[in-house]
Amino acid sequence: MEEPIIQARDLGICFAKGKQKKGRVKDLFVRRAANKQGTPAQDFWPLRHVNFDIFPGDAVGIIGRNGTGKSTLLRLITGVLIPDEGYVRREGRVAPLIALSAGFSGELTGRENVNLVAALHGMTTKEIKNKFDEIVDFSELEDFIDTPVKYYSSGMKVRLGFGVITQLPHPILLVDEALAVGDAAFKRKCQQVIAGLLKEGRTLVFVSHSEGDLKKYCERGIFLDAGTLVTDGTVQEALDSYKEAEARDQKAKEERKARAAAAKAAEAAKAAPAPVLVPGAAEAGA
Ligand SMILES: Nc1ncnc2c1ncn2[C@@H]1O[C@H](COP(=O)(O)OP(=O)(O)OP(=O)(O)O)[C@@H](O)[C@H]1O
Repeated sequence: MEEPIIQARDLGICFAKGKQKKGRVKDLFVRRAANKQGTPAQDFWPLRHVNFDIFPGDAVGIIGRNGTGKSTLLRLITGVLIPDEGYVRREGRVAPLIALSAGFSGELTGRENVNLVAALHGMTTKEIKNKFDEIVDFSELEDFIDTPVKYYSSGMKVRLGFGVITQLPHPILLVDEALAVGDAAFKRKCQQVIAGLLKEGRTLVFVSHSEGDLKKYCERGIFLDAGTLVTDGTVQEALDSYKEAEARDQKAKEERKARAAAAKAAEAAKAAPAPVLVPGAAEAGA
């Protein structure tokens, strides 16, 4: 049987509300110390008890509402974050279009950043030299390649990041909403590149809120809600599950609102002064 290229077992991570957790070694020790004294009340689990297998060549869309742990899952897959429970195992290197553009150094030029980031992702000097023109060509940043990246727009940074990513030979490609930044022409180009990489047998894990993009790139979908994996099936099944959860929540919200309004009306009726009955008034009015 084929071995999974990404495997998650009982995967969970705990964050402290209002505090940014970084994937530092020091945090491991801090976390252990905190756990000995019991979990502090403000801790929460954006992901817990998550299990899945992703196989080589799969294209998987990660679906969920805001703040339900999608980006956290990608960070766990890349190894930027360390799980507090369970594990995620990768067979092969990851090309992440999540941290890449964010990882650019603002003071360095586009050219310097390409050299640095590509090297950090394992490309040799010769490979970078050979691929450099293709990267710049893809990102359409010829005129700005010697400009410090701090002057780039977010779309320009993503284009340069995507240019580097597409040249990495890594078997796993992670994309987090990055395509939402690009214009229509760039999106079309990305679509072609992703389709090409999938054809080569690469594996894609794709986070998006766009139903169209999810359907375009992925045949499989994972729906995360309230920190748990709710559905793992076809992309359509995951999208249906997502819509059902939204409809359920909307209905519950409306019911809560109606109950609150009814309670307020009852309170107001109770507080209203009782009508004063004047003896003989009824007869006088008749
Ligand atoms: N490094 C961190 N330290 C502490 N809390 C974090 C950290 N990263 C994310 N969170 C919190 O974890 C929860 C899940 O965040 P995450 O970014 O994974 O959600 P998401 O599903 O990707 O959301 P969106 O759709 O809005 O991008 C959120 O409540 C977020 O505030």
